[in-house]
Amino acid sequence: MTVTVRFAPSPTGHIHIGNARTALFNWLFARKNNGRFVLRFDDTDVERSRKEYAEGIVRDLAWLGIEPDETVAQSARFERYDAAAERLKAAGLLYPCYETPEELERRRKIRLSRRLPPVYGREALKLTKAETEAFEAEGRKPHWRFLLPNFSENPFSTERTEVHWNDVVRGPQTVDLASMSDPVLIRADGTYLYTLPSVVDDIDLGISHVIRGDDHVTNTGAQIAIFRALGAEPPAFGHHNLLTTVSGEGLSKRTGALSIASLREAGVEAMAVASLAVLIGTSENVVAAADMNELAALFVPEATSKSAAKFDPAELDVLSRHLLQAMPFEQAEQRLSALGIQGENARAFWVAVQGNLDRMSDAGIWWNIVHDQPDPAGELSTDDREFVQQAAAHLPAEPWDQDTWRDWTNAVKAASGRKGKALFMPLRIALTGRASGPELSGLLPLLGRAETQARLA
Ligand SMILES: Nc1ncnc2c1ncn2[C@@H]1O[C@H](COP(=O)(O)OP(=O)(O)OP(=O)(O)O)[C@@H](O)[C@H]1O
Repeated sequence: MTVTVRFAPSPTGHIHIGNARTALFNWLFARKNNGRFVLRFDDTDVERSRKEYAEGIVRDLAWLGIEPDETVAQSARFERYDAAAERLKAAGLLYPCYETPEELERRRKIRLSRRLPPVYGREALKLTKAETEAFEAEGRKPHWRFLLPNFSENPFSTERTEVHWNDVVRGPQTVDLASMSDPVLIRADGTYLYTLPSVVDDIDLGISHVIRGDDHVTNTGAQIAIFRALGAEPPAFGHHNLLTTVSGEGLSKRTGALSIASLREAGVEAMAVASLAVLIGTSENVVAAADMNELAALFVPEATSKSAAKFDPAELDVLSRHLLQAMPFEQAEQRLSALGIQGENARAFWVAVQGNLDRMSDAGIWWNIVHDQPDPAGELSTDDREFVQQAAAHLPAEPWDQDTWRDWTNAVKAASGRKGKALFMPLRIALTGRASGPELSGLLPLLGRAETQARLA
């Protein structure tokens, strides 16, 4: 069996880090099993779905390193849902209901007051033809419920009402359909809720594993029943825990909090986002994986914890720094070039500064520092200024390499008697205009003797 997974966002906003977790769980699962990844836009809500959002999702996924094998949109597949709905109606498994929300609420309260479970009592199944006609004559439009297979001959047995599956993430799961209302599949205005289109697509697209957030666990019980009602074998399911903000708030595309686009714009490394999105809320250590192969090796679905996990964007900075520190020049080259960092010194420059970057864009700042003389005049005392000028006299002859800084400062130390911070800090400030930054042993050969001399003067 070919493993086929899908990520199914609604294009109603920018995807957030929680959605990215779902997308990555699917992507990595497919990768580990030589499978296919389908991107499915759940855009049956035509009012709220937007093309720009769909395009944004494709862009965000690509940035994270996810390239779908196939992309489909539910809005192009209404005929398939209509056909499935007709099939269920013909089998008596999708039935019309005419209750208003107020009527449903009143009945719910009555059931609760009688200590009965507050589920739908299937009153619509008992309507006579005359009653139905009267509703229609009033202009009421029906909504349609799926008849859950939760009626047991033996009221003390759950044998026929329970749905079981072995969850790829959570292990053995049971949902008792007896505790659920028959789900509405079609609203009174004729629009579909998520439940039926999702099942129809999973069947048509040959989805073998449905991996999604645990906000869908209960839904899965009903969906498995719908798969069977449509004569299909249900796929395997996996439900991972949800991510929240640091203060424990839920995430929604509509609020834009922790969106992938905002993290990208903040200059965070994509693999830092991907690593944290996958490894947080698991028993695995959170480390920065350099690429998807490395992340796939660290991805263990069963290691996911059951409770929600807090996502702290501050952790991304640490991971980003690690990634930049370890990044080979070849991998950085294109992005450096986009920052204007190119030419024969680009590689040596990268090696000199990569250990000191919070963001890739910081490389641009250091490139400018190397190329435009800073003006540190105000930051040096008169004493230090004299010291710096005298230090210039000890600059070794070129060619310069990694050892030049050590040789030069040894000579300056011997001549001036200065050591430690008093020796290094004025030189650093004179050469870079800053009190901290990359090792000067790497920067000095990039500056060259003439430029160094000019800055010291
Ligand atoms: N906070 C979260 N953490 C992890 N996964 C999530 C989170 N929120 C949604 N998901 C998952 O993302 C996938 C896409 O869901 P959906 O498009 O409904 O996103 P949403 O953010 O929940 O929706 P909304 O647009 O209503 O804010 C689903 O599989 C869902 O389980």
